[in-house]
Order: sequence, then C-alpha cells, then structure tokens
Amino acid sequence: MDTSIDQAVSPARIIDGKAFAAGLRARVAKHVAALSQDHNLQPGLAVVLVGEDPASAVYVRNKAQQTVEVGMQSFEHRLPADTSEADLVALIRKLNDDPTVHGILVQLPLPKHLDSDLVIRTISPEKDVDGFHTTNVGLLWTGQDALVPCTPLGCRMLLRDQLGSLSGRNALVIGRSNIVGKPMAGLLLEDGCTVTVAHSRTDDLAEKCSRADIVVVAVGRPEMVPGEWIKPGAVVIDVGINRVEKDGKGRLVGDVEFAGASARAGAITPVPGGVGPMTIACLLANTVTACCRMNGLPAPADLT
Ligand SMILES: Nc1nc(=O)c2c([nH]1)NC[C@@H]1CN(c3ccc(C(=O)N[C@@H](CCC(=O)O)C(=O)O)cc3)C=[N+]21
Repeated sequence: MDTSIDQAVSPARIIDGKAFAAGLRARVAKHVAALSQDHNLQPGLAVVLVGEDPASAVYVRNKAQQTVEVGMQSFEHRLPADTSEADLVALIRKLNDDPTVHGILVQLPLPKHLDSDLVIRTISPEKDVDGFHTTNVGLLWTGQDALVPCTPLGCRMLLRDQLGSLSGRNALVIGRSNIVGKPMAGLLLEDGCTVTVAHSRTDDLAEKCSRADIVVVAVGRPEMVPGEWIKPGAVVIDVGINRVEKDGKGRLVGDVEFAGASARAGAITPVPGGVGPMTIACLLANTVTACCRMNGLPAPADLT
C-alpha cells in the first residue's frame, strides 16, 4: 500500500481580513467616541510622505480617509522628493511637540538621500505608531507595553481569531525584516509559540514548512511558497502583495501559491483582502493606544 500520498483534506477557510478590519475600525470608532465624551480628547494621526511615488500617495490617501471615518484627526504632510534631512527632522520634532498629534507615521521607503534609521529615531517613541523606534522594539522583546508594528499586530489578531490560544504551536515565519518578520517572531513567542525564523539562506525550507502549524510569509517574492509545502490543516498568513503580469493583465498575488495552499491549509489569508486591510486598521488602533497612554489612561484591550 502506498502511504506516501497526500491525505485528502477539505479546502481551507478563507480568512476575511477586510471584514475583520472593518470590525476593528468599528471598535476604534467606539473608543474614539468614548475618549471625546469622557475626556474631551480626540486622537490625531500625522502621516508624512516624502516624494511623489503614486502607489504611496494612494496608500496615504486611504489612511487619511479611514482616520477621519473613525472620528480621529488626520494631518497629512507631503514634502518634495528633494527635502533635506534637516527639514524632515525639524518637521518630526514639531509633530513630537504638538499635543494634538498622538501618532506619527513617516511613509517608507524614503528617498535614498535620507537616512531612515535616523528619521525613525527622531520620532518620539510614545507617538511611534509604526512601532519601528528601537525603544518600542526593545519593549516588545522584553514583554513590556510597546507600540507594535501594524502588519504583525494584524497578523496576530487573525491568528488568535482562527486558533484561540497560540500556546505550544509550531510557528514558521519566513522573512526577517524589521517591519514584519522580526516583530512577528517576537509576538508569536510572546503568545507561547515555538518560533522558527527562516529567510533566503535557510536550508530545507520545505521540510521546515511541513512541520509548521502556523506559517507567516513576508518575503516579497510572488508565490515563493508552493502549496505542497503546507502541513494539512495549518493556518497560513500571506503578507506579500506582489504586482505581476498574467495573461497580459496586471494582478496581485501573495508570497504563497494560493490555489495549492488553500487545498491543504485549515485557513489562509487571500491577497488582496487579507493582511493588507488589517495593517491600516491596526495603525488606527495604535493611534488610540498611544493617545490613551499619553494621557495616563489604560489602553483598550480589544485593540491588540
Ligand atoms: N511607515 C510605513 N508604515 C507602513 O505600514 C507602510 C509603509 N510605511 N509603506 C508602505 C507599506 C505598504 N502598506 C500597506 C498597507 C495596506 C495595504 C492594503 O490595504 N492592501 C489591500 C489592497 C491592495 C491593493 O489593491 O493594492 C489588500 O491587500 O487587500 C497595502 C500595503 C503599509 N506600509
């Protein structure tokens, strides 16, 4: 008898990140209303965009629109591509000192002549709603109250929603960026997972993937994880958003081969409509969290 063939599995649940994000925004709106009622506070988010990259401009406009929709104040700062480091740093210092601003996000990547590490270091850690400042990185990795990067925060919400407790699960994170892979690993470790962090130099990725109950892929390479690597029943979170040409048409694909993976996984995020919408909703959630902490109020538990 051939026992090597794949066991038959039912197709995966498709995780509706768009719907989950809408629910999160509704919770944010409720907390914003309560802050206004009870404390006469209105959370404010400042977004800084340097240069005119059209994709970034669309993305910044979406953020500003959703910020206003949940009742917060939105401040948009568009600077020319040739802005000097001194001018950008001066703007950030002004936002740090502005009591109506509770969150500051500098859209990345910055033009090459600007040092993004230095720019991020200039942001006041308590207003760093991206969670990129080394103070927040250190707080996250020591189990203290940090502002947590939006994309991994959203991924963890989806995982908790699918699995309940994450404790004891084998989690594989593919990708080691400061923006997604590393903070994702920290959050999963905090939740009790046994975490493996893989990347372009990792040996025998297929074997590691086949043992994982949770797979988070954030590499930025279209369909780099084939469906047959996925352990039957695993939860797959696809962070990749890659624009590719197919049959003469441009379309979006993730870092996971969706058709194959969704035949094996227990649950999987689609692209688009999975992790992407969660990222913006978490940015709004982090702005409420920052506003509460800055004013000596407890951060709402249902925003993390
Ligand atoms: N400081 C900083 N913080 C960021 O969080 C940040 C950044 N810079 N630079 C750019 C990237 C990109 N990013 C996305 C967020 C949401 C979607 C999103 O909502 N995507 C939708 C639509 C996709 C589409 O149609 O293009 C989806 O996946 O369904 C995409 C991309 C945040 N970023």
